[in-house]
Amino acid sequence: MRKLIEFKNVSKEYQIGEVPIKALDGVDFTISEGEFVVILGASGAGKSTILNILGGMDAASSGQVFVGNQELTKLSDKKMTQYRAEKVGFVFQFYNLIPNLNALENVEFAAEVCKNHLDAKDTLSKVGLKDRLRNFPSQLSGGEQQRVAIARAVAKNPLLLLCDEPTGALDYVTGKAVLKLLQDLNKDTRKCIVVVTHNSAIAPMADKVIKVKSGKIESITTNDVKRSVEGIEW
Ligand SMILES: Nc1ncnc2c1ncn2[C@@H]1O[C@H](COP(=O)(O)OP(=O)(O)OP(=O)(O)O)[C@@H](O)[C@H]1O
Repeated sequence: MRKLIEFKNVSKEYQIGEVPIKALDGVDFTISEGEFVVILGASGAGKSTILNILGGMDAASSGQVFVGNQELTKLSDKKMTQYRAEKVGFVFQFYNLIPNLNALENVEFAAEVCKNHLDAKDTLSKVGLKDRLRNFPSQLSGGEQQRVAIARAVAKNPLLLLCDEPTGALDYVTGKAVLKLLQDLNKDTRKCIVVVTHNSAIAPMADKVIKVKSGKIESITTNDVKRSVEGIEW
């Protein structure tokens, strides 16, 4: 498989008053096209910082980040905006839907700025919401809202899908269903999906597991045989 993402000796420092905080310290990893990757680590380990740099929402203090044929660490502000808008789909813990737009409008609104976007209705059907297109977020359960958020990210037809604790606000069964949806999307579309979580039990569902500890890579492992989410309990 071809390499899609590379972090080369990436560090990130935040300066809060006098004391610098080293969120990432010399991080190296690669991710291939089509891979389902889980980034694991305790609270404060640096997981979200990795995801934010990968998504172009934050910049590395040093090191190099490559995605596809672009070096993110060299992009102008304008190109970075374009990268964020077109190449990356984001899914967050709290769905962040626009409350006064219905499910279909939420997906259309995000997708329309992207050149090669997918049909919003079709994408909502794929996530199991074809009968809820006209519902507003307040009329949907947490799991359904997260499905809309996933459809919104997928309909952009991005190069990669980044998910930060996507099941963090959901109960066990609903969270599992959302993970199954992400696993199925990865299988069907062969899009690269990166999931950040502190739940180490879901590691067997990934192609690659990147463990982060105190801003450094603790280990990188690959699963030759991935487990289906239905077969994992925690
Ligand atoms: N914008 C910021 N300003 C200052 N410090 C920050 C900022 N963002 C992150 N940090 C610090 O960097 C370190 C890594 O944070 P990060 O959010 O990446 O961890 P995490 O592994 O995602 O944690 P969690 O699971 O709790 O979300 C932490 O010490 C955090 O306080």
